[in-house]
Amino acid sequence: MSAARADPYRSRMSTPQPPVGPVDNSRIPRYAGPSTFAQLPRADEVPAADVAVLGVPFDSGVSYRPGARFGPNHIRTASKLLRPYNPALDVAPFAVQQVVDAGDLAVNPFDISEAVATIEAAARAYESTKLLTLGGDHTIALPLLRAAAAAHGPIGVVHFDAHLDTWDTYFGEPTTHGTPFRRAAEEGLLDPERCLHIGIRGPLYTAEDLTADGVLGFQVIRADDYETSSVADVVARMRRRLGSGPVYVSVDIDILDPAHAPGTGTPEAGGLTSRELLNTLRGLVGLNVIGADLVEVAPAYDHAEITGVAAAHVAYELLSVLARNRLA
Ligand SMILES: N=C(N)NCCCC(=O)O
Ligand SMILES: [Zn+2]
Ligand SMILES: [Zn+2]
Repeated sequence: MSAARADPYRSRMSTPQPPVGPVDNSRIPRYAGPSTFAQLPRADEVPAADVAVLGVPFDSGVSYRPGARFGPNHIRTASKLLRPYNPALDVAPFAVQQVVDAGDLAVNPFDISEAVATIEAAARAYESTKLLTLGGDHTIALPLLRAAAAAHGPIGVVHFDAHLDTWDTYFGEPTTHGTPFRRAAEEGLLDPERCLHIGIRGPLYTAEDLTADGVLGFQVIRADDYETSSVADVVARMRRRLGSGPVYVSVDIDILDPAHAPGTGTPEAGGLTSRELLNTLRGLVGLNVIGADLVEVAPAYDHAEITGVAAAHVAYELLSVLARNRLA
């Protein structure tokens, strides 16, 4: 358990108890269990949490297909087949830390500024509990980065995405799913020496999109770099860029090729396989990961839960990284 701190989710127990894990699927069918992420307990069912999985069903910041507001519950449903032990990282992510499903935030779909303020306030309330936030569109990264920087100072960020998301405005609107990392950089939330995009590909608006992005402090590992470099090389570069300071991880599911994640709002051909992404995420072990989000799952465009299953596994790897870091 984390050291007790003055937040509403901190431990009220004097004697640490073992974490409450997922439902035992050798006794209760997984399709009959609760619809929480990985069949974990709800936040109100345990006295304290080390990690909270929080849904943010907001998609009013999208530039193309809507529907990511239904992402959190789609990921929860697709997470029912996850099992307790992760052999790739040799860790049982729900046994070494208390993970809970904190439900969904109620955010205003008609007012982006109000929604963003609601998300930031909610995220700030989690002090010693780490957040894995399920979107929702990528707009939600901005308030989450604001809360993270308020707690840690300027943070490193590794941003897994087909898109830069450092564009300036859409229809004059500065807070959208294509702009969170520009706003975050402008506000000084990010350490410009420790920012990295992974998975970038596809058409841009102009060549200057990339130069402006570099000026903000981002380096780029392109999707095509997985063709010429091994995952191990990508991981080594990622670890060099992120160093030892606090790291926020933002995963847009459209980093995956549409074959691996059709259920998303702005799909781009030529993306990563889910295996490449999961193996890259495992390379975060040992970095000072302070929080993460997983965004842009839009179930209306999904088929056979392909995107939902990929997203559930991404979330599982992120939780496994946090668990491994706790053991170190
Ligand atoms: N963050 C995501 N998924 N997409 C941003 C695309 C913005 C655009 O339409 O140019
Ligand atoms: Zn994207
Ligand atoms: Zn994005």
